[in-house]
Amino acid sequence: MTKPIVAVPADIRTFDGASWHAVQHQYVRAALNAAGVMAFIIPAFEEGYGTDAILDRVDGVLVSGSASNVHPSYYGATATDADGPFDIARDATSLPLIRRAIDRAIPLLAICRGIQELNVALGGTLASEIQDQPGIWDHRKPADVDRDGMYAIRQSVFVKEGSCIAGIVGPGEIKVNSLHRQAIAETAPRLKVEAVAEDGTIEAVSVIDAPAFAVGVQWHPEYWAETDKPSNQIFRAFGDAVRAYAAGKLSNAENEALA
Ligand SMILES: N[C@@H](CCC(=O)NCCCC(=O)O)C(=O)O
Repeated sequence: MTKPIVAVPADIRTFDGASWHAVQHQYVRAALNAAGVMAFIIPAFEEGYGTDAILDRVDGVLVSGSASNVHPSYYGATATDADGPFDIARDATSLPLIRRAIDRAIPLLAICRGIQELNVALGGTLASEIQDQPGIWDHRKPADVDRDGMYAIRQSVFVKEGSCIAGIVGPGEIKVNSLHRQAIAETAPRLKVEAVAEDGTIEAVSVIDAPAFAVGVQWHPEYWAETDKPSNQIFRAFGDAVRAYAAGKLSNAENEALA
């Protein structure tokens, strides 16, 4: 059976002096091996482009993490050095894609930078260098370790009873990884907080009254999606939602053909 396709907005990165449209392999691998869907990497353009043209051709949207941050102008703030580095091409492509996917009931999973984009796309704000705030832990990736060490499962988050995430991984405490300097400050009106860290940092949200799967997590379920149970459950749930959307699209097309 042809695997459904999910759009993954790219970063603009520089390697060997050239600009690349890039997504880390861990997201593509998790999409295929845990969600059972095929990732299509979406190039990033500063002027944005073709949001509906992209969404007409996919069955889901997976918004990845990145070392870059959403530009503060998107949430009414003035950029400072603490808010960078930026990737305005990614912002311009990803933010409208998130909004339209929700409007069109296309399943959406937003990870790390992705949950921050989801919050900003729906009208929320972000805080930078959260570890400098009183009582907030250091959520940044561990230094001087290999990538498995950077993405090590090391932090408790508490999933709220009755939440969308609780329906996937169960309510209560789960262990996750943590690699971020920013976090949700003001939660967007359409978002429900679904999980928090012990220091109160928002770790998961869902879109209130979303017509389809629309979840954001601050941690990185993609990295251990094949071996860590909560990570795998999140990607399998996303994959199931994408398959349901694809099946519905096919059924509608068949009905239209018979009409
Ligand atoms: N830049 C934001 C989002 C953090 C994020 O997506 N981290 C992924 C780590 C990617 C890497 O460094 O390899 C923030 O810092 O909050």
